[in-house]
Amino acid sequence: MQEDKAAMREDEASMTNDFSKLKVPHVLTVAGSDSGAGAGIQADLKACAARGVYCSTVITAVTAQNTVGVQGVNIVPEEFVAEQLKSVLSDMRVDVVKTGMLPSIGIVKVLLESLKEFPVRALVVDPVMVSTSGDVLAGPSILTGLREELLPLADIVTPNLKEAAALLGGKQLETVADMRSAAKLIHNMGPRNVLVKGGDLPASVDAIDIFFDGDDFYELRSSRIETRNTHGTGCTLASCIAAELAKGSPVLLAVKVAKCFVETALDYSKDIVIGNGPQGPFDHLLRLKNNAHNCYRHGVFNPSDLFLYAVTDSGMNKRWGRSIMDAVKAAIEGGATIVQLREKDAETRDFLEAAKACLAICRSNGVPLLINDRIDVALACDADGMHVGQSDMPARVVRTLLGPEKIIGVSCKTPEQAQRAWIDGANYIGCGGVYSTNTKANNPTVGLDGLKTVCLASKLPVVAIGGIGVSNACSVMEIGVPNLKGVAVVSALFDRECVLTETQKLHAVLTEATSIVR
Ligand SMILES: Cc1ncc(COP(=O)(O)OP(=O)(O)O)c(N)n1
Ligand SMILES: Cc1nc(C(=O)O)sc1CCOP(=O)(O)O
Ligand SMILES: [Mg+2]
Repeated sequence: MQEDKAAMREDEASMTNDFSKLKVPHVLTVAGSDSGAGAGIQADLKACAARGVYCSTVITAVTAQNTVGVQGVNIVPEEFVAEQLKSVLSDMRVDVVKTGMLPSIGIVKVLLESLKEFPVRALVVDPVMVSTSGDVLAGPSILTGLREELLPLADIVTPNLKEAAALLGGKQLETVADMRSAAKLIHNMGPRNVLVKGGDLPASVDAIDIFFDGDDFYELRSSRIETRNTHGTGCTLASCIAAELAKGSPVLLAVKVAKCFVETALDYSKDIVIGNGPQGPFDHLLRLKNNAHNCYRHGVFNPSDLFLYAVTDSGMNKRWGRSIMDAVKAAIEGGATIVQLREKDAETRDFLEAAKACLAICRSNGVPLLINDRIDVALACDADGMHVGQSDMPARVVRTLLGPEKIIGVSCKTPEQAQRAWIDGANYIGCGGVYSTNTKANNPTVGLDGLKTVCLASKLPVVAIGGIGVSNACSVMEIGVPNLKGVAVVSALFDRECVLTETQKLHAVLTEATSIVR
């Protein structure tokens, strides 16, 4: 035991003294600034942040740019590029340098000098020449410097079709076979690996890139995402590759991870609208989409949403031959004011797909959607919140993971549990079983008295649950405690032939009951 403690102390001591153990992977991007923040330095910063890597920046040019095109370029004097390089490289232990827009041969030279003075573990060269809008960002004058001096130092170079053609003297690339030959010819210029990006290849269903390591060719495919929001994909891909290399990944794996990241981000943000031009930016942090389409306002939980709380059950919907989406649509049309997906038997992937589809339905109707039990699904689809019970993940942990704006509900049968839910940062509690139910096995009932006791002790709004339907909802609401805001029901809506009719009936009963109570 004593020996164990000594070993632990020794470990702790060495951890505090050995700074390499605390080192953060670090990419330095040497590129141009894009005022629209879709590409360039701004894309690089976001990509590295998304991949969990520190990113420092040396700015080679400031561009006035938006989703329409490039309105102006102001090249940073090469002496000042040199000064930025020295500031970062002399101090900050950079792992990987990634280059983007290098607008003059002078700047290429300055970079070469700096890399000689401060060698780094890897160099990723994105040979940016023309923007997605077709504007020239680096003219032919830098081609010789790139070809003869920078590429031989590169661990990987990532030209698109036009850039590969420019590097090779202008020969157009039109087929995958052309891409392979181009990769080989560019490899002859000295970089250790070449990735020719075929995003612009005509008549191809997938986005095909060719990776060549000097020995083998790899055809890397990802789905082509139909979206206008592709501005900055090249910068992002190169930065992600740099980020993965900085973490210690082998080159081919880094490329695969980066491609997958870009594909996911494009898919995630395919419908967002930023700017009026033909080429929009995308969302590196995968957070904008749902907010952009969100009729339900984040961060404003309204207790009256608990009025008619529809809780789904995959078994019941299956039995009645309907999808979860159809069930949710009908419940909302009938007057449900909040929806919880409680899919105990669903496969994770099916659950996530259904959750995304239901979220779109709920969002377009301004109805919050919560997920029962599964924080992974709630996070992955960016649901409006979660409902957890006493044996699920504690509400305080859920709060930490979901953040301050999401809705969290906790099942409580006692005043102590209600008090705890409040301390843990929940927004509401579900109290039950008020009556016995076939939906949840071995569920002790609390009755109307138990419900009233919990409501009186709770600082949070309450929704009653368990065996509630059209015949007894009125009695539940009639207990007359102001923080009892509604009823949560499963079988009364979903173990019935017509969800729409049953929801309408329950809505009418609740409206009647609450008008009497008021
Ligand atoms: C609104 C509402 N109240 C209570 C529950 C029950 O949650 P829990 O106790 O975690 O049991 P399961 O639903 O997970 O079986 C609920 N789902 N919703
Ligand atoms: C999911 C659930 N939780 C309960 C609790 O007491 O916390 S009772 C219950 C089942 C509710 O289904 P039905 O409306 O079909 O009775
Ligand atoms: Mg649960």
